[in-house]
Amino acid sequence: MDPPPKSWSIHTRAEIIAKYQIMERVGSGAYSDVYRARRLSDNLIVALKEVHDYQSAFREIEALQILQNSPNIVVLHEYFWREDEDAVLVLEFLRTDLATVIREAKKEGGGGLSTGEIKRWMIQILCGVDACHRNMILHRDLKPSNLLISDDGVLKLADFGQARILMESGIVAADDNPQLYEHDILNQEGSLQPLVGFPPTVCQEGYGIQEQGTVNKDEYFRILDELKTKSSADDIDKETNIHDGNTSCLATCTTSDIEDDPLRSSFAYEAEDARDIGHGSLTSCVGTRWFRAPELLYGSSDYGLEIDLWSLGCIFSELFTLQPLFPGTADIDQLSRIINVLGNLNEEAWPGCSQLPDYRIISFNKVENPIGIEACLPNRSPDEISLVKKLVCYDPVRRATAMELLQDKYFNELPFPVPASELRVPLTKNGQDEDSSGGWRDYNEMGSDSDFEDFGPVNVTTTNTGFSIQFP
Ligand SMILES: Nc1ncnc2c1ncn2[C@@H]1O[C@H](COP(=O)(O)OP(=O)(O)OP(=O)(O)O)[C@@H](O)[C@H]1O
Repeated sequence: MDPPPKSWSIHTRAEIIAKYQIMERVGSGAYSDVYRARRLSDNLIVALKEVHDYQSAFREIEALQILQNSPNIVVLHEYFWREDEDAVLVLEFLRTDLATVIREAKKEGGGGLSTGEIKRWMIQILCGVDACHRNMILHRDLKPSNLLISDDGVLKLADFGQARILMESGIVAADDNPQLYEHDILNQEGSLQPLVGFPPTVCQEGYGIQEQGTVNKDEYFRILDELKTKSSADDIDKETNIHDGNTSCLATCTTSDIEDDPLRSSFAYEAEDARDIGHGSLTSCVGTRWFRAPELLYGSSDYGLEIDLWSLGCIFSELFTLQPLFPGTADIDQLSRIINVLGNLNEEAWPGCSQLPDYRIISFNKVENPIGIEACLPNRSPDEISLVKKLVCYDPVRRATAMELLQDKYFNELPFPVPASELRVPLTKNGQDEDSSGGWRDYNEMGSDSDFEDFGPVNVTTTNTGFSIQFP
């Protein structure tokens, strides 16, 4: 079923302007425009998010309804959604975000972030992610600009437009049944109705650790625990092997890979989602590249909550260094950067990786001297490095869960996390997030049609099976 046509303007929606005074537009994303507004009944300042994409709106509303009582998740006050119009979500207004905090800290005289501050930001992020994962919700687009912050220092996960819910009774792909959804919300504008009524279904999507069938939350975490125990039993800490960097690598791709996948952008997942439905798999084209887990970059459609944990590791590293950990300019560059740090991706590093859809399509020259996470975190303590390594590791089952990390001794040691009220919160958002400003400019890949444009000169050689690309 086609999504309803877009509304012309939020300003002409009688049901909205009857309750809200719309002030200025405060942001826009790939699928939305966000306005600051005042609720007429009590003068509360809110954010009105007009979502131009049907699936995205559906996902965000559904996830936020489930997560409503979580202190580190943005509050959804109500929503408006009628046939033939864009959904409008009424959210609590949060003035700034973690990307702005990092940017301000990086400025000359910004003073960086103290360890106590970093710990408090991390704890709040972990609480938000833990709430999602306990409810079997994958966020799928965790990044600093999606972590909004209130004036009193409370951090909240936002932008659930790419979220997926792995339900206890099996995974229900909400977008499988838009008709039912329409039925549920018609004439219910302005009220938070639970989106109930989905029939129990068999599992339609993979969890990353099981191909099909019904699995409940406890079972999911039990299996994950077993896998973790197993992998730590024969654990050799390969990441302690630190040498000087060898930053050159060779990627070999088939011709079809280049034609089909020149750009796996965060803005192109919709078509794949449609294709996925009914095939029991998730799309690999989610998230923003710099925070995208290697299983996604290798085309996995059978992944789990662990993709959020990888993103978390990238965010934590950025809190420590105020620089993105893997600022890839294209998907292959993204993988290349990861491999140059973590080392070669093989069965030893990640049992099962050779089964990833694109594993044999994208190959890299052997990296003799991986840089190692330590080198990316200069002047940080062993505990801090260890924390990032627990998340930024190839094998998804080895990644620590949010709950495990919340219990990490790091947070109970000096210097203690500062209270949220003592965090330094920028009182303005620059109006530019990482998609459009300064050192983050490369983040926005929409200008490029090719995975290779951003590299400058690359050496492409045709072979019998495709071609090889030598990256400088
Ligand atoms: N609750 C809110 N309070 C204040 N500003 C908000 C709020 N929600 C979103 N914004 C701002 O609006 C902009 C777009 O929001 P959001 O990222 O949720 O939209 P999107 O279309 O899903 O974006 P993306 O392209 O990142 O997927 C962002 O700059 C964000 O900071």
